[in-house]
Amino acid sequence: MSDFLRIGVAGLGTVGAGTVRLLQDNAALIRARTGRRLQVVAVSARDRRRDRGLDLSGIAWHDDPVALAANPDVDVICELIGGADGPALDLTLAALEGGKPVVTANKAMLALHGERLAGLAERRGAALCFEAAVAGGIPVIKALREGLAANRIERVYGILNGTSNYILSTMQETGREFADVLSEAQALGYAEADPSFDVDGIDAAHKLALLAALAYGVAPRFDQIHIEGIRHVSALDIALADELGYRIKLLGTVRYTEAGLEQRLHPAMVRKDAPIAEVDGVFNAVVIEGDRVGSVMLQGRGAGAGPTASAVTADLIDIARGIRFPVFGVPASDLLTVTSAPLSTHRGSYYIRLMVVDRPGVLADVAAALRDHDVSIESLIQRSRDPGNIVPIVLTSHEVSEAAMQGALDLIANSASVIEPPRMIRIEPY
Ligand SMILES: NC(=O)C1=CN([C@@H]2O[C@H](COP(=O)(O)OP(=O)(O)OC[C@H]3O[C@@H](n4cnc5c(N)ncnc54)[C@H](O)[C@@H]3O)[C@@H](O)[C@H]2O)C=CC1
Ligand SMILES: N[C@@H](CC=O)C(=O)O
Ligand code: NA
Repeated sequence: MSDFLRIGVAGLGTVGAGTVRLLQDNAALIRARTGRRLQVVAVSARDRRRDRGLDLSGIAWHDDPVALAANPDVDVICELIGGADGPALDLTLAALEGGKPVVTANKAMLALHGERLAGLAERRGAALCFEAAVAGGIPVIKALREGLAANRIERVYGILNGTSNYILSTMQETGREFADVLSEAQALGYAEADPSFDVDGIDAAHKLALLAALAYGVAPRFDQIHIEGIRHVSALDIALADELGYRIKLLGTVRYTEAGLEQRLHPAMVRKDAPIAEVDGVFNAVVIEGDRVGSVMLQGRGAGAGPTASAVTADLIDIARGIRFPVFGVPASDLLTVTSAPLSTHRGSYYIRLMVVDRPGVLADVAAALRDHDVSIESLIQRSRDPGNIVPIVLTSHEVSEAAMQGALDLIANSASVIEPPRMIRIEPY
């Protein structure tokens, strides 16, 4: 094995620049741990003249990132451009086709093309590593693929998007509304190029598809995930949840139920004293429940230059050490193709908020709709009694099927006294 591992970095934004900086700053300790020099020899980004505060002297520049794959001086590619298709995918395909290992932080690309890329990587004998793609600096890919590999996984759930967790935590702390907080999160450099990926749950669903693949040996299938974002979570819901003893988090969950593989990503209420409820700001957390180990919770920074570069570089270190794993923990040809269980089969408790005109009989109508669908109420809050005013009615249910709850909500929504669509948030049992 040569003394040098020569790296080509495509993309010099938050993650790319952070990775080059880490490799330069920690060169000596990485050399001591691998016995090799990890050296960036070529880069590609959109703007050659931009000052990134990096010393790029002696490093080759390619305007076309795909050219990095053909550069004979490059042993391994770091794809840090982003985007499911376009140059990121072209570069990854070209590198793997040529037998070059690829390290990527690109969950969008892997959630949509992971099965194909894993197959290609394994056929060509090239590593394809993506620790940075899920929960940034938290070593969750390694945990599932290596440390917990002996377990039957019973459930994986977690906070998988730093931007939306930052928004929800700030709304909780300050009582401000969603729209006020979004631009602040963007300015901190956590958001995706298109921030709707963060707030509409798409980014977290990309990550959930990868966790599902590792936990259950299924091909990542983004299109099989039920996705709801946080745009509809209001400061009022956060305050009411607090009163009821809950926090609202954007949670991804994957597990097998009697109806099949459940893959869902949506705002959820968790008890205030649950460890995951205390994970705030840009922090992410992933809970993995294994049949032998029990529950393992990993938490840390899910976004930002340093944490993400830490994960990218850990993958480079594996490659420098000559370690290669099946991309999704099982040979790509063995990945199962599954259709997710429909959410109508989900069973759980629910928080419902209705905005109603306060007049006699409203509550009786709501109760009748719930009774007709066998939904039993656990708690109910109706505070103001000012006839004619618009007031919230808030209730939580006992465990019930989502189909039944949805049936009741459809009836309630049709009532003339209910003046906006009912808000429903699932309550998790932890
Ligand atoms: N920012 C974060 O905290 C995290 C980001 N990621 C992922 O890392 C990847 C990179 O994200 P960021 O660094 O935040 O993005 P960024 O927008 O800061 O940087 C993207 C880089 O790619 C370059 N680029 C874009 N199109 C190009 C092209 N056609 N040719 C050459 N270079 C091109 C840009 O010039 C820029 O240097 C994405 O896949 C993202 O999802 C993953 C974990 C955390
Ligand atoms: N935009 C993402 C970045 C990391 O994956 C996030 O906010 O978590
Ligand atoms: Na990670």
